[in-house]
Amino acid sequence: MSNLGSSLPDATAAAETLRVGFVGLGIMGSPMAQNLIKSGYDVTVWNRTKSKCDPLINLGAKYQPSPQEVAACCDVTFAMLADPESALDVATGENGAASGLSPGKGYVDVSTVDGATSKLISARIKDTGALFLEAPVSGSKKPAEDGQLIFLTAGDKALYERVAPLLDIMGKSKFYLGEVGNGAAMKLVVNMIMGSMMASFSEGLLLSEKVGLDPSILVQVVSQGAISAPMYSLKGPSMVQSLYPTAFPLKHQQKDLRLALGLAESVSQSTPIAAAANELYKVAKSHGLSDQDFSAVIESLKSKLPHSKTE
Ligand SMILES: NC(=O)C1=CN([C@@H]2O[C@H](COP(=O)(O)OP(=O)(O)OC[C@H]3O[C@@H](n4cnc5c(N)ncnc54)[C@H](OP(=O)(O)O)[C@@H]3O)[C@@H](O)[C@H]2O)C=CC1
Ligand SMILES: O=CC(=O)O
Repeated sequence: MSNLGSSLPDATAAAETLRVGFVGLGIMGSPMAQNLIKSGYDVTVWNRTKSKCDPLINLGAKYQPSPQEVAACCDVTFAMLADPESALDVATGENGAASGLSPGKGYVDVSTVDGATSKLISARIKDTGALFLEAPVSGSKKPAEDGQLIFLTAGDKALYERVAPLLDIMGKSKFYLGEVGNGAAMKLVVNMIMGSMMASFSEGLLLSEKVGLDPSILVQVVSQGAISAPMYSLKGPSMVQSLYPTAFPLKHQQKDLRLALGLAESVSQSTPIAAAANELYKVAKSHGLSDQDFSAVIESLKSKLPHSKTE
């Protein structure tokens, strides 16, 4: 059996011998784990809602009933959880991954969390003698399916090098940013920009319609100019139809804005645009749009909002 202390000559050899754990099989975790299985890795999965493991088990994955047992039987375990609370609990709580880790193993947290949470997880993992890498991803459901994510990593460089072949299967690029916290910070800055861009785009779509323009034409105009972004071309057409098929849940975008505002406050950086955008996502959440795509933030700018719902 291999472990992280052994040398792995190339990606093919690694696929044959490295035992990979994957905990957290939501919108992102499922396709990421699927790509590893399809590449020949020996993958063991766990998810709080067990039924989400079934499609991966059908593809050849093994199953263990807790993060602890996944970590105990794997060389490296990836975690893709919703938020700081769940990432911390799955890593360090009762039957959490840390209880199954030991020297020679590695834990890679690809969830989007704040730096303080990532450092807490890192400290607990390192106490076991295992290595830790934070590696949040930029890119959504489709890039996850297509193996086109961007990894923003920080932590143990040796683990980064060991898992590089796996990151290359799940992603198109990877950045190593040094100390734990830097990957989390980079991800939060990127998603702060994204959340504000989507809020601004929403205002533009609604204003164009109100002054008698066709918002679909606005999407085309924007897509051809200097402010063109794949996000606008991808989501604009469905936003015009008030459709928000979920790729990136709105509740996670609001979480990221909240965490980014905390990061900004910690260094006294003024971020009024992000603060205003955050309020819009909060309104959208309070109207029951948490599980819709984050482009549903446009609804919070409409005069007739969906019925309020306590979340
Ligand atoms: N979707 C996207 O486009 C992107 C998302 N991200 C980030 O990746 C992470 C995951 O996102 P995504 O896959 O979309 O989210 P989902 O909401 O689809 O999945 C969340 C996962 O976390 C698990 N989970 C939630 N709470 C707990 C808990 N208390 N204990 C154990 N497990 C828990 C869920 O389990 P269960 O199935 O039981 O609910 C599920 O596996 C988030 O941090 C998000 O911000 C990053 C880039 C893109
Ligand atoms: O975190 C979301 C993304 O699209 O990246």
